[in-house]
Parts: sequence; C-alpha cells; structure tokens
Amino acid sequence: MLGLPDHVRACLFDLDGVLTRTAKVHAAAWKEMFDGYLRDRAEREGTAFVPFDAVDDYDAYVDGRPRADGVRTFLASRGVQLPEGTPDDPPEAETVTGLGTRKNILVLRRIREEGVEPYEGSVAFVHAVRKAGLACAVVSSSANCRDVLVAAGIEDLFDERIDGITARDRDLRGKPDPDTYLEAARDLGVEPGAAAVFEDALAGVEAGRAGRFGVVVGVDRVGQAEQLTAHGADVVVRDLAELLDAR
Ligand SMILES: O=P(O)(O)OC[C@H]1O[C@@H](O)[C@H](O)[C@@H](O)[C@@H]1O
Repeated sequence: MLGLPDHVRACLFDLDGVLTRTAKVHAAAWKEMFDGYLRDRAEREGTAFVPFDAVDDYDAYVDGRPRADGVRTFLASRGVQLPEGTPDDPPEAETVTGLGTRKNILVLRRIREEGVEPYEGSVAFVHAVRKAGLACAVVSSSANCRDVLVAAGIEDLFDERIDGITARDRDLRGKPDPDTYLEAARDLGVEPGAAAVFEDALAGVEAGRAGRFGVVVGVDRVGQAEQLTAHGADVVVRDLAELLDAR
C-alpha cells in the first residue's frame, strides 16, 4: 500500500523541497545573504572573496537545519565564529542572530514576490495516505513553516506540525538530530518504527536514520540520490507520486 512497508501507520513530511517548491528559494536567499557578508568581510580583511555555493555549501551546511545552526555551521566551514547575539538583534548586527535575520528578510521577500507552489505529486500522495487512514505530520526546521503551508493552501492536510517555532518552545534539537521527528511521532501516538520520514535534505535523512524510523524516503529534487542514500535514506524517489505508481 502506498509503496510503504505495511506496518507504517504515520507519515512525517519535511516541508521545503518535499511538500513545497521552496528549497531553491531558501538556497537563493542564503546565497544572497552570505555573499554580501563574505564580500564585506574579505574587503575589510584584504582577503579573497570566496562565494557561498548554493548547491554544495547549501546541502552540506545549511539545508534542513534550523536557521541559526545554518549560519553557525556554514561559517565554521570557513573558520569564522561569530557571537550568538540576542533574539532582538537587528539585521545589521554581526552576530549569528543578525545574519539569520538578514536572510529571513530576503527569503520572506522572495516568498512574497514569487508565491509558494506545492508539489502536485506530494499533495496527491498526502491525500492517498489520509484516505488510507494514516496520520500525517509536517516536521520542518523552518520558523516560517505555518505561513508557507497556508500560502501553498495545504495547511489542513496535517494532523500535527513540528516546526522551527515549536522546536524552540519545546527545546528540541534540530535536524540532523532526530528530536523533531520523534516529537511528531509521539504527538501522533505512534512508535518511530511505525512511521515513515520523507526528506530532501541530507541533514533530514540523517535525522530519520538516527531516530530509527520505519522507513526513510529520500526525495531527490536535485540529482543527489547517492548522497541521500549515504546519509540515511532507505529508498529514494524523485517525486512522491512515484510511490503511488508503485502500488
Ligand atoms: O529560516 P527559516 O524559515 O526558519 O528556515 C530554517 C531552515 O528550514 C529548512 O526547512 C530549510 O531547508 C532551510 O533552508 C532553512 O534555512
């Protein structure tokens, strides 16, 4: 049924890149922000400007992680460590929060201008899953998760939502730790072994593997099937509609 093992009772979906076409929007906003910062820093220090790579740097250090972890992890890869700052730091602040806020302004502008499209195959799959009586949750690192679901018109399809805001409120570690996925399974009343995780990010499939979920489905939108498998995906599809075709 549904191309999933028979014992699966719940489906836990990542948002950006799995349900909605917003992974590229995030990647572009991160690049705009980091390139601005790195260029200024290089000028100030008289060193060469090495731009953020919207594919390799994004996948390895930013994709799937909570906002502040993305800032910290990428900068660490360049040997840069910034003070954390405070939650109300302005975007100009040279802190982890300040840079995260700069990026958030850029991503919200892009989302406002471009709108949010869901993946049709994912919407069809979620409808089929619900019809089959399985529970559904969204598990996203994004603090903008609810707004993106609403903009895509799919917020009513899910029984639970664990996102960047609930994770902060409940003190959950972000992906690649499994905490947010485990919390969603708990909220739905299923054991991790009876839940399927759907993820396009390397940090996300790692979280699925770390949580010992029933199956981790890697969703390959950008030609990184091998990496998804290496990081924890049990199966890889290019679109969730393929699972419906496999019935
Ligand atoms: O900055 P936000 O909207 O809280 O999102 C945090 C992260 O959420 C993830 O879903 C995205 O893959 C990342 O690109 C993003 O950085």
